[in-house]
Amino acid sequence: MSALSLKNLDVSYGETKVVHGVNLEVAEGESFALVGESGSGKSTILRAIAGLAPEWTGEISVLGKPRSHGVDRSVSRTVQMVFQDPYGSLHPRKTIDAALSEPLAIHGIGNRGERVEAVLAQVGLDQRFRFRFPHQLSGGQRQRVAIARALMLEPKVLLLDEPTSALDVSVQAEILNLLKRLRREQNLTFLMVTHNLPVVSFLCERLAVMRHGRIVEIADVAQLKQGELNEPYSRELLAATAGA
Ligand SMILES: Nc1ncnc2c1ncn2[C@@H]1O[C@H](COP(=O)(O)OP(=O)(O)OP(=O)(O)O)[C@@H](O)[C@H]1O
Repeated sequence: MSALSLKNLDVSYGETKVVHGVNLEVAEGESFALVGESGSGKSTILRAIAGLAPEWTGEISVLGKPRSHGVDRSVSRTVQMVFQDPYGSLHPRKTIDAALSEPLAIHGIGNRGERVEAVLAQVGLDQRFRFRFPHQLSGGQRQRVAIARALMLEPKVLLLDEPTSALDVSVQAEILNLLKRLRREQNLTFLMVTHNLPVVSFLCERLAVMRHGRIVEIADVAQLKQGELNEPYSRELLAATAGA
């Protein structure tokens, strides 16, 4: 069974269709990247899966179960999203404890204190951060909190939208190592948007190259590493990144 299955997915914002006929299967435990130029619809795919872009047609299935449009609680238990900017995704006036407890409260889950402590430990944050506010943390620590928040409901799938691109280069590696470890320890499936091809090589097994809302090529990371992408546009992207 696929962790994520997209069939003939179209996504629109109002009158404008920005994702066209996307078909994608991500296996359980796989880490899969979406790459491609800015505005090609990568984040929109994650948003549609997460229920944040409700104007879609086609089929979105999570662990074999088709999702409905809008809020779908069983999907939010299994799929969580991590955003690029951890400062923007954390409420400035809520302590880390409140931010982490909230998903449990929404889903009526008890033992919140214990779960908060356990997840802080999983993401490598000292317990002393628990009652601090986001502005008292560094960018890397905030992204650890955002990842911790995504893990609170013990999801199977993480949707990662440029999870390290807002961070200093030295901190990026720490967060990438953390994601790699969490995936191994919790057998997570990743669907990740990134502009950074070395990040794809480090963290993913396969990638889809997107352009103008369509997938132009699906390849193995081995092909990427050997510079053996087939489509002219993928090769252009590879060359542009190599020169960057
Ligand atoms: N909330 C929105 N309302 C209207 N149009 C939107 C909205 N969000 C994104 N778009 C448009 O949809 C298209 C796809 O955007 P999307 O963010 O999915 O691309 P992307 O490939 O993730 O780009 P980037 O790499 O810059 O994040 C773009 O043309 C964008 O302007």
